[in-house]
Amino acid sequence: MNLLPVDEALNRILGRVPPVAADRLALSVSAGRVLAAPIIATHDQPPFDASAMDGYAVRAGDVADDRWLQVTGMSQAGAGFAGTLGAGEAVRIFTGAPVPPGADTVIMQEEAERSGNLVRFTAPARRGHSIRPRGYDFATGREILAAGTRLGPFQLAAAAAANAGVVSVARRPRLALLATGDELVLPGTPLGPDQIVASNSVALAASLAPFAHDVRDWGIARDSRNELDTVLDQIFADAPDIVVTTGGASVGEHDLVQAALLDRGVELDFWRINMRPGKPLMFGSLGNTLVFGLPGNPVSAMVTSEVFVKPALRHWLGLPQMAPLRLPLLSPTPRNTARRHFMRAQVIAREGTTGLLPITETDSGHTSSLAMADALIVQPEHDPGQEAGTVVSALEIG
Ligand SMILES: Nc1nc2c(c(=O)[nH]1)N[C@H]1C(S)=C(S)[C@@H](COP(=O)(O)OP(=O)(O)OC[C@H]3O[C@@H](n4cnc5c(N)ncnc54)[C@H](O)[C@@H]3O)O[C@H]1N2
Ligand code: MOO
Repeated sequence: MNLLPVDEALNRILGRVPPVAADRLALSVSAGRVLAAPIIATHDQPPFDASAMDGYAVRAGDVADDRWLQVTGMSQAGAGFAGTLGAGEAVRIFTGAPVPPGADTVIMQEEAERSGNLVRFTAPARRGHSIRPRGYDFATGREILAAGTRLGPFQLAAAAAANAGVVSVARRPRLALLATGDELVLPGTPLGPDQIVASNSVALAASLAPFAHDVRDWGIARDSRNELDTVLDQIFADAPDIVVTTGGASVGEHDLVQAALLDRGVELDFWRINMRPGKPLMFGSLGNTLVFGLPGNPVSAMVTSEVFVKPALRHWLGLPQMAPLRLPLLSPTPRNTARRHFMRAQVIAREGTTGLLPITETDSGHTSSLAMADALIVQPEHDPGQEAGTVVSALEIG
């Protein structure tokens, strides 16, 4: 049987992903989005030399041996001192306020003794102390956030500080999910004879939603060409960017998904990968819509989603791919077959060492072991098995 190597499959998929398209969006509604263009500073931050403390702005050279300085004014955040600080003078200053011209140091008020309009200091002045110089955080022209950065809370703060009211972010794809199988019922349904609870779509929706504009769940299609044809026509009429089906990907008489997709005009790029779990994955496209046919087994569906669909979505958004973990095994791995094995594992931090604890369960229908996993050890084709302590690669999942 002709099984495509994992890396080649991934390259082919990424090659089909369109270039990043940009949306202009108010910063206030951009949380979680990925920048399509860098954010470049258009001003210095802070825009002026600013005090880092509540205290007094002085000339360091004036502060000596209990010498009293004349307090000549005040500088507050939003309302700086209008004049220039002269010799023997001090300006009362507050955190964030502009340091007046002529001053070179701020001394905090805990180190000051005030008497009417005079002030003296109990600690020596350290020139430049407690001043954030203009442009200390970033200077005009500096790239603060690169294209491909996801706007989490800290990145939003930096973008806001750079005065970016509107940002250019990657357009997110619209996703459609379809589960297939006569045996499937929705979670929460009392089980009849021979029935199985559908778990793939709820898991895929949660895992892929952060990368998508929306994820539309088209429910469950029975294993009948009529029903599959009807729902696939409806899905394609809705023109999603990406369709993800689960089930019916294998070779049985009831595995009708591929035929139904081909009849709709889907061009099949490949079918069947040299991996476990997940061998029967198919991938193709219909016009601009990418189509992933994931295997029905729940672990196979999630593993192929992590290995192929998520990287495709990252590429779509211009997000860099996740670097694999490189960690020591906490217990040995057994010999592998000719297929690349994505082995469930737990990342465990113990006494200064972080390592990967392989989960021995390999059944591709075994959801409870997948629920324990936070990584997939990437075991190479024909790997003879490795001792505890060997550093191996793993993908973070979830
Ligand atoms: N003769 C062969 N049989 C099979 C092969 C093969 O090469 N030759 N490959 C096996 C492998 S590997 C996999 S993986 C499965 C994939 O089969 P399908 O994609 O056709 O999946 P189904 O047959 O529809 O379902 C398999 C299994 O998963 C359950 N399932 C399906 N959908 C869901 C869902 N949405 N939520 C939860 N569980 C689901 C389904 O009830 C079955 O138990 O084929 C092997 N067979
Ligand atoms: O590839 Mo199947 O997913 O091994 O059970």
